[in-house]
Amino acid sequence: MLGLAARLDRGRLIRSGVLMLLGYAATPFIALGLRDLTNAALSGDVSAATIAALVVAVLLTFELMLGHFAHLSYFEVGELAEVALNEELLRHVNAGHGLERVDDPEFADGVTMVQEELVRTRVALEAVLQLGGLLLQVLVTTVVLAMLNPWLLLLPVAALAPVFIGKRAQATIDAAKENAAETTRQARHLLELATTPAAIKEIRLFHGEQELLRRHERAWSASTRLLWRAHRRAATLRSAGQSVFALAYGGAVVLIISQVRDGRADVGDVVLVITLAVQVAVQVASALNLLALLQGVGRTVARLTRLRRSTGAAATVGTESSGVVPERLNDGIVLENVSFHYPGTDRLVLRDINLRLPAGGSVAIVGENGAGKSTLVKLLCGLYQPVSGRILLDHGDLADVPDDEWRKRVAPLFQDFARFELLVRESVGLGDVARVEDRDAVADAVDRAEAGGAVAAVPGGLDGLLGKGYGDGAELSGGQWQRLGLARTMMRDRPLLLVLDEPAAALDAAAEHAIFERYRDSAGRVGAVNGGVTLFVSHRFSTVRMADLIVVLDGGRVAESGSHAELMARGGLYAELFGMQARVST
Ligand SMILES: Nc1ncnc2c1ncn2[C@@H]1O[C@H](COP(=O)(O)OP(=O)(O)OP(=O)(O)O)[C@@H](O)[C@H]1O
Repeated sequence: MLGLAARLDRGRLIRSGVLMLLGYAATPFIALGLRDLTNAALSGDVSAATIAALVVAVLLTFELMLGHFAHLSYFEVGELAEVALNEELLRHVNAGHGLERVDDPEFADGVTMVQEELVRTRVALEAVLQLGGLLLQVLVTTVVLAMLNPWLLLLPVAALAPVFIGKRAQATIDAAKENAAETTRQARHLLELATTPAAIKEIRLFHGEQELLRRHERAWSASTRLLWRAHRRAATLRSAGQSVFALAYGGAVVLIISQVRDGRADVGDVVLVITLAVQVAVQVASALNLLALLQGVGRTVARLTRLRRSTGAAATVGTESSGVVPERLNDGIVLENVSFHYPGTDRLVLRDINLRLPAGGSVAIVGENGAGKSTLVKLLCGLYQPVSGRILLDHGDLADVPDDEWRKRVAPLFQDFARFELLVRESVGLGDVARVEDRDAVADAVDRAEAGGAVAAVPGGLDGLLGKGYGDGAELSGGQWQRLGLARTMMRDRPLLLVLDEPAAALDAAAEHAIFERYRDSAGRVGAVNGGVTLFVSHRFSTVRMADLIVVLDGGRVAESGSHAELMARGGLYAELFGMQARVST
């Protein structure tokens, strides 16, 4: 934490560290000041007593105020550190070849936990500085006590007892709460049942009130019995812990008074021990609490380190890519014996797929839920690598091509498209980040996606804000969001693969038909220029039949493929599904 803070803003870190240490160091010196004040007062030295009183006053002011000034600086550094760590997390999530890492449950858990815990970064930096201050306090206090009498060094040790025994007491209560959780929930449930209008009807009819009350009482007294016992035990433990320190405290005072009697110490030293002994108990307890907090942060840092390592490993994958994406497709995209399973499972979702998606053509993928359609699309987009087999662009292997180069040539609209709550023009323009500020390009994409209606629904049009996530933006319907997603896809002007994965899930049949036709026209134009393939997944056969090639997936395998006429003539799965839908819709 300190290293990160120093890299981000060394000046602020030093300032806050110095202020914090001065504030904390003041505390033991207050005790020394009080000793001098007492001695001066007893000897009747008014001027020495006045000076000592002034010093105590200044030190008290330091103790009270410097922490607040330190806060001004470390708060800002803490915020910078939080931003830096969040950015780092974003880099880890987006590093690597495809989506394999994001799908890895261990990686996903690590990211979620780090994300949740990073909000404590600010508190962690404060805790590190406070711990430094406390250690300084304990050090000064220990030295002063040792100079008075080495036996007094037992005081900080005795101060550990209330903390550890207090923790044991808290664990007793927590365990009891856990044991009583079921009966407590049961009692709450019965009470809720007895007061819910819907249930009261039946309870009255069955005369169940007395039985409910009896059960509630039984459950309630069972859990309170457990909790009371635990609280009593905890109170006894806590008092025992405090007694250990109280004994040590009493012993220290007796010791120092006996030294005064022997003339080896003065009355001021008694005041000093009384004050320091109380301080040391607070210091030890606070330091242990901070250590526990920092242990939690330590776990976050360990998780972040694991993410860093796996990012390092992921960054080396695919760096050897030497192929180039062809400017245009002449033959098409060919899948050779492609099989795939998701990371973390070994269930094959795609098996031995052999397909040729012809350059400039439109291809529809159909199949029942879970057949593997979206997975095939993700593989073609380069978001995952086949576990065996190859995907060829004309004759070059997709695996040899740098990820970014291929992704630039893919224009996708996924089933679970993103709802970017940004300005409308930004949400669309993200389809081609280089042209995100190009208003004409955005307007043109909106036009080609027929998303004018969705844009008009947003106050401010292209400059209007979408969503209520952080501002008072416009709420759009599912279909309108999808139109904007389609417009985003249209921002890509030279795609080699156009993908519409169930584009019409949120649209009606007529709208889907219109979208597909428009898409096919625009794809046809693109296809004629650079041989791009249009791929779409749909459950609506009225749209599917328009495609040049229809691929029917069944349980991760290609069951059949061909044109609508060919597949109908074959009388296989496609003809069966087509007939079924036709019957349902008539
Ligand atoms: N990220 C993932 N991790 C593990 N398994 C997954 C993942 N995504 C999908 N699957 C599994 O892969 C199989 C194929 O899913 P896919 O989404 O490709 O089917 P689909 O044909 O597109 O279905 P639908 O018509 O419902 O969209 C399913 O059994 C699904 O549970």
